[in-house]
Amino acid sequence: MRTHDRLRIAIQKSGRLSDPARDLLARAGLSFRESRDRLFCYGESLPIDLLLVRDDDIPGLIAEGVCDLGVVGQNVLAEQAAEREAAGQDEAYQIVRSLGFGRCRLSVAVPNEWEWSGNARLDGTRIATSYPNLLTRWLREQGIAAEAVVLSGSVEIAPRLGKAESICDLVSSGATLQANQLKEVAVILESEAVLAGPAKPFADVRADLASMLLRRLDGVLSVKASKLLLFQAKRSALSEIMKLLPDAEPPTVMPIEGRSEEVALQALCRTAMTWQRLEDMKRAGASGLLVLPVEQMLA
Ligand SMILES: Nc1ncnc2c1ncn2[C@@H]1O[C@H](COP(=O)(O)OP(=O)(O)OP(=O)(O)O)[C@@H](O)[C@H]1O
Ligand SMILES: O=P(O)(O)OC[C@H]1O[C@H](OP(=O)(O)OP(=O)(O)O)[C@H](O)[C@@H]1O
Ligand SMILES: [Mg+2]
Repeated sequence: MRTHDRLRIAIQKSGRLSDPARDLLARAGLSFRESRDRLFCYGESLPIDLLLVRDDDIPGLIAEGVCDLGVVGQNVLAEQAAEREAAGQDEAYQIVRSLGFGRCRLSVAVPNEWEWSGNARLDGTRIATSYPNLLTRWLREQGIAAEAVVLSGSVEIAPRLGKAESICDLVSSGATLQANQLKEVAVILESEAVLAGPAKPFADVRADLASMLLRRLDGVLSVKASKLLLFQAKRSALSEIMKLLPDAEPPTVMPIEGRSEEVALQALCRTAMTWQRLEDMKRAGASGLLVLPVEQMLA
């Protein structure tokens, strides 16, 4: 029986979400000692341990209380939530934070040669998918009488094998659909990796550990796109320049020795700095523009 004086986070052992999940936790200051079987990693810097598992197992491990938090795709979490709902079970987990990586969508795709007149075209057909609960719910909401054929992988090949007429699977760039002569006709779910936790809050020391982790994660997530902008400008040009920085915190303005008309500025910008924006700023009178990455932030 595990004690509840340490927090346990499940992440994918190997796959698309493994490296970004590990990277995120490392940036939040967590370090681990790997066990020999590489399935459990003991937290060294904080009492927070890692469990390395298949992504499909993460929602169930949270529901059973085997782990406290997990990094998993919304697609997997929503599918298993829909399965619980269909079985009349109560909600077991919730999304604690969206993490901004593993972005994809769950979509219905049909053979390129189909003329697409709308969802009614799917009536009476078979749709291959690894997401039968999300698909069935969507079909019901849309009033479509189609059958979900469950395949655990290589779903895109099902129409060519004659197992189904169309598919419902994850799409990102669309390259896999294109390679299989399929076209996307409906998006069922937009997905990204999330930190998931139990529906009920922790009632022991794990509550404090979880809120500390979340504070750090918020810091890491908010600095990801943030940049520190340094530049100089004439005082008279400042209002025009600041119009180009609607996402910036109010800037720090500093005098420049021997140049009373000009000031040096420092501004924290929350979104990406593009060349276009820098060129617009230069035209508006900014000079000596420097864009610096932000490592850490504690509000
Ligand atoms: N093409 C994609 N682009 C971006 N994210 C994706 C893409 N395909 C899947 N994902 C996201 O990454 C998650 C993990 O994908 P992966 O292919 O590694 O899973 P898996 O094969 O089910 O792995 P496991 O062995 O852990 O069961 C998916 O559940 C989804 O949230
Ligand atoms: O739109 P795309 O950019 O082509 O991405 C979509 C593909 O990515 C995922 O598979 P993955 O490559 O992870 O292989 P898998 O099916 O073995 O998990 C998903 O199942 C799709 O097949
Ligand atoms: Mg999986």
